[in-house]
Amino acid sequence: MQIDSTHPNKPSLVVSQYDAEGQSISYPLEMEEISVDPTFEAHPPYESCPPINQSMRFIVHEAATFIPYGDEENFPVMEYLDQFQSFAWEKDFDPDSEMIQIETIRRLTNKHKMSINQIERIRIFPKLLRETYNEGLLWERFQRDFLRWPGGTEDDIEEACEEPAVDDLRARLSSVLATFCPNLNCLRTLCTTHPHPQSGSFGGGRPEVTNQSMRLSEGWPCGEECFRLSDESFVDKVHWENKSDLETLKIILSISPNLFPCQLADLCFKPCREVFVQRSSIFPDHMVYDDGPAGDDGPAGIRNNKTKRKAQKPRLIFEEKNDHSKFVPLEPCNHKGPCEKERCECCRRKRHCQLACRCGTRCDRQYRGCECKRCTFNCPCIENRRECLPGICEKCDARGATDHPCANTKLQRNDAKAVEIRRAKYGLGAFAAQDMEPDDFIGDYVGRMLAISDIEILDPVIKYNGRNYFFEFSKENVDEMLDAGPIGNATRFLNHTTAELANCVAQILLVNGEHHIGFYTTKAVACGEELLLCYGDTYWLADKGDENHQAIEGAD
Ligand SMILES: C[S@@+](CC[C@H](N)C(=O)[O-])C[C@H]1O[C@@H](n2cnc3c(N)ncnc32)[C@H](O)[C@@H]1O
Repeated sequence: MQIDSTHPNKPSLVVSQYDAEGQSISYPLEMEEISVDPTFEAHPPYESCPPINQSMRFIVHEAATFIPYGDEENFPVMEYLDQFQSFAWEKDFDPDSEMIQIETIRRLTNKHKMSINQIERIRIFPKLLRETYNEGLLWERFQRDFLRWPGGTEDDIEEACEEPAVDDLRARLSSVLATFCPNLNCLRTLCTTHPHPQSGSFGGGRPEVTNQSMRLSEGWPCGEECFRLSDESFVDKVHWENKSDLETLKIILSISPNLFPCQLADLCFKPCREVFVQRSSIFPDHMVYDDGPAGDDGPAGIRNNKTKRKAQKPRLIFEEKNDHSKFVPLEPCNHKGPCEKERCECCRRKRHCQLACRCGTRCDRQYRGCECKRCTFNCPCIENRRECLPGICEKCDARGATDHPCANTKLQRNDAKAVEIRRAKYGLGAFAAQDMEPDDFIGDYVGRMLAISDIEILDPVIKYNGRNYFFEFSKENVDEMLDAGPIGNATRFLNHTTAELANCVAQILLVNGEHHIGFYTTKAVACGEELLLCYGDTYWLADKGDENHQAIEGAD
């Protein structure tokens, strides 16, 4: 672009073309002036926000990952950067050295046929190759695009990670467990949100259900060949010729030793009664009796356990008033046998065990779900602010097997109404894109989970742009907050109004062992109406000079 000295107010564009010798020819480009419609309004400002379907944990304070509003003069960039010790890109990471190490692994595996474990043992690298399922050189390499290495092909790197053979079920399952998060809500690879001690291992342990108690358990036969319909005389008639069938069953049992024969039959493609006989020889009943002290009630069964427990102490779990609105993340317990005070966080914090806890079916603290046919306000799950659990709350159809699944499972099924984001009175806003009934689900408020100390660091950013996406879980838990500023979904656009005018509310619910913030309508909302939430009394205090960190209040 050049300024034409004869018309200084009229910029003109001059194009220069160069030939191979560096000679150029320049010529002006005709420019047409387009006048902007004076009614045209600029788009409301907004933060770029990659969509996510699940909240993520973030640590902000260690190093500055980027400079916000770096090219805007009014942003107090030095005040912001002073709070960090370093820049993330200054950290001790040398891509060249990583590349050399990965290339070495590739050659050792491909040319010298060494396994990853053998390479690990010779300790030639500064870092372990597989420290845990989400740490180590190989894991780190997959976090970024790999620079091409002359003489090496990128595809070979995949081989260095030892893709298990197609028919090697055990190895394939191990590698899947090392890659996929075992959390029921999470389908992401190499998840860092739910680091889990059991990741990457089978760890099914010993069975806790005897074959006899399976036989005596409640339930309908799964078909004509169900184990429930066969007797002892059938035992001698079962011979599996193909050894790999038995191996498959053993592998499945090593992951999940308490699966019922009807479920195993589906997984093994074998008749249920044959699977039962094989299971009985792999796990004879004495294995269960020998495991831990023999109580009066003998070994527990998955289903008959429910009835026994009822007779002993009905609704034990619901008698304790657990307040799940206080967000305290609880690691799944990792011990054999029922939870006991001395050894278990579930007891110490008066929480139900999570699905991922390994205390087994005998544990009293395991949540047993509800037995309602239709979940209403006196449903124990709703009372305890939980969504019903597929596979546990079966009568209400939490599993969603019919056309009318339980209404208390909307969040986990993402049964959300359509929302449109557009210009509103205060920046952007969320509008109903279809008619809505009271108690319809709008979405799961997701973002990054921040420690409160990190939130202070973001003060200059929020003061500067005037948009605050913090959500507090409860008044009691002031250590953590959710921030939908840099990552989130459409729920971050719900604007504030008074409690009387609001047509939506936020509910904190426990879903498959995790706390979620669901947004629901409180009244009928017509298509095109703005969805509005009451952020709570404290949210706007900052405007009145209060320097505390304000956030949308978690509903009780
Ligand atoms: C969670 S965001 C809501 C979405 C936001 N309007 C946007 O454009 O991204 C909260 C921010 O929206 C604005 N806001 C929401 N409701 C408001 C209201 N009733 N009055 C003034 N500003 C409001 C404020 O800037 C507030 O920090």
